[in-house]
Amino acid sequence: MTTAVLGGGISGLSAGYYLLRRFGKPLTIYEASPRVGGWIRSETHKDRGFLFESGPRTIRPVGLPGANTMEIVEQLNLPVRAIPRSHVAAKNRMLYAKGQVCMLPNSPMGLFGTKPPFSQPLYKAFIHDLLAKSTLAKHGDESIYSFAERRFGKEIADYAISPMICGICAGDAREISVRFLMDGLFEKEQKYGGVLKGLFYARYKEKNSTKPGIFAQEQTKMYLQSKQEKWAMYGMDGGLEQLPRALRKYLGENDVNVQLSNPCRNLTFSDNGVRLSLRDADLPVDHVISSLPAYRLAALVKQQHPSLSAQLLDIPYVDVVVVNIQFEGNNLLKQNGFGLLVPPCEQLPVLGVIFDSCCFDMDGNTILTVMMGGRWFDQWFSDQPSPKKLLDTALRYVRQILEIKEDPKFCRVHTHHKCIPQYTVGHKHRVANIRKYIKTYKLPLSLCGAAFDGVGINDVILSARRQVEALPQSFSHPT
Ligand SMILES: Cc1cc2nc3c(=O)[nH]c(=O)nc-3n(C[C@H](O)[C@H](O)[C@H](O)COP(=O)(O)OP(=O)(O)OC[C@H]3O[C@@H](n4cnc5c(N)ncnc54)[C@H](O)[C@@H]3O)c2cc1C
Ligand SMILES: C=Cc1c2[nH]c(c1C)Cc1[nH]c(c(CCC(=O)O)c1C)Cc1[nH]c(c(C)c1CCC(=O)O)Cc1[nH]c(c(C)c1C=C)C2
Repeated sequence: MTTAVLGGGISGLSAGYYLLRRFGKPLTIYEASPRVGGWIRSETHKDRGFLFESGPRTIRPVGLPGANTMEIVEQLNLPVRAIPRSHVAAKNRMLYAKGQVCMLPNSPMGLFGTKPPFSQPLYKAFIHDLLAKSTLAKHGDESIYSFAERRFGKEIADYAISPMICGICAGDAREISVRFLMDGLFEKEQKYGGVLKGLFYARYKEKNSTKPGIFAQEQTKMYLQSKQEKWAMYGMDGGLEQLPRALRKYLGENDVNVQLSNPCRNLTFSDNGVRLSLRDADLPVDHVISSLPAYRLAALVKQQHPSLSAQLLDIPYVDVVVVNIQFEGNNLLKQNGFGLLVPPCEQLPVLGVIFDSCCFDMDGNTILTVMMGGRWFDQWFSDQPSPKKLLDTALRYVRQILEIKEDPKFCRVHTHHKCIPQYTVGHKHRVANIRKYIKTYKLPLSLCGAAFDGVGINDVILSARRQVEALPQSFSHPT
């Protein structure tokens, strides 16, 4: 059986890794751009001791998805930089709201005081949950904003949940499905009539059951170390791009063909498999694993399967402006931490600022990353502003919010078009329907990547693994 993987981002490379591990060769990965990694991109300035990340910078070592990623990271022997839970970057997260920088509570004691932007102690949100009636959600889904408002009150929805959604998918909590982030809490509320009640019952049940833990094979040395040393997150020496680069090298060394600058332009399915229209040739293969953004795959299947294409196009994406800034001088920030988020109700173009040099040592530089736009990109940037104008906007807010007076030494501006899919209300159902269509028409196509089963690096790697594991064993037999 011949297999092709579409896309050389982290999910496509991971699909290649798992296919190689399970079935061996032959296997080719087709990537449209001249590099691997997709949104993972690190720009190193070794001479000046700093690093700019234009995409992700940290991975969370938690749960099965976290352990699964660590298995690959360990096998590739990558130099990890751990941030323990006691580190200032793990403890301190801030909001910019009501004209001031507000520290979010980072311990249970923090629930009892009244700290801005909240007008009452946070424990009252739990009382709200205990007293609020439960409403059965229509079609088993609702927006995360409406869920949070129902259970914990408007202030929590505006100042805790909405900025958190911005800090993960640059999206609007009023549109994002509760199942994107709070699937478990939502299920518990629907079953037991409240989040706290649900958590209480679930804990009781857990104590009395023998739940299977993490798969033995994911209990790598690195996973155990992360538990022992209480890691909150980790990055990599040389930036997160080391991960896709090392994966590509590993795949190449094991005769997996990674073809760069070779986009797939069309897919034609037949009883014998699928034909890929590539740069210089049309190629028949038995099976395709696509890790492409949904709207890109939609274009490839449109001719033959317009209805599948339309369903894929129903997964919306947002644009994010990422501005990396270097200031000379170690500590220009008044407060250290991971960074700050700006709640959407503040109506500013800035979504948040990451304090990179608080997370990782940057050799005497203060490094910040400003993220702008997201779901509100068109509202602020519909006139397609120049990089200089975007930089000026980012710097204006850095000065206003963080009171940094120095001029930056070096900056980089990226406008990432359609970089993050939005899991809007009904997403789970949409994805199930897309997979059902593929099954009904017996298309030799598997889907992984950020469009479907989670947007974090851990999620997309695990989604690649699950798609490979779902293939029948007969796959390995030569035809
Ligand atoms: C600004 C930003 C910050 C983020 N921060 C974090 C973070 O801190 N932690 C975290 O866990 N996650 C983070 N993420 C999310 C995470 O980086 C992404 O979800 C993940 O990298 C997506 O990987 P992917 O392989 O699914 O998709 P992509 O990276 O989009 O890869 C898809 C690949 O397919 C290629 N392609 C497109 N069309 C074709 C075609 N026709 N033929 C062949 N190839 C094609 C593209 O060139 C691309 O390389 C962040 C994302 C962004 C944008
Ligand atoms: C403002 C825009 C964004 C910031 N980060 C991202 C965007 C779009 C992308 C992103 N950040 C995280 C994830 C998920 C990782 C996962 O393991 O699932 C993604 C896709 C991690 C994350 N970052 C923040 C939060 C609350 C989370 C969720 C997980 C966690 O609690 O660690 C906070 C945060 N993100 C950004 C800023 C400025 C910020 C500030 C505190 C930027």
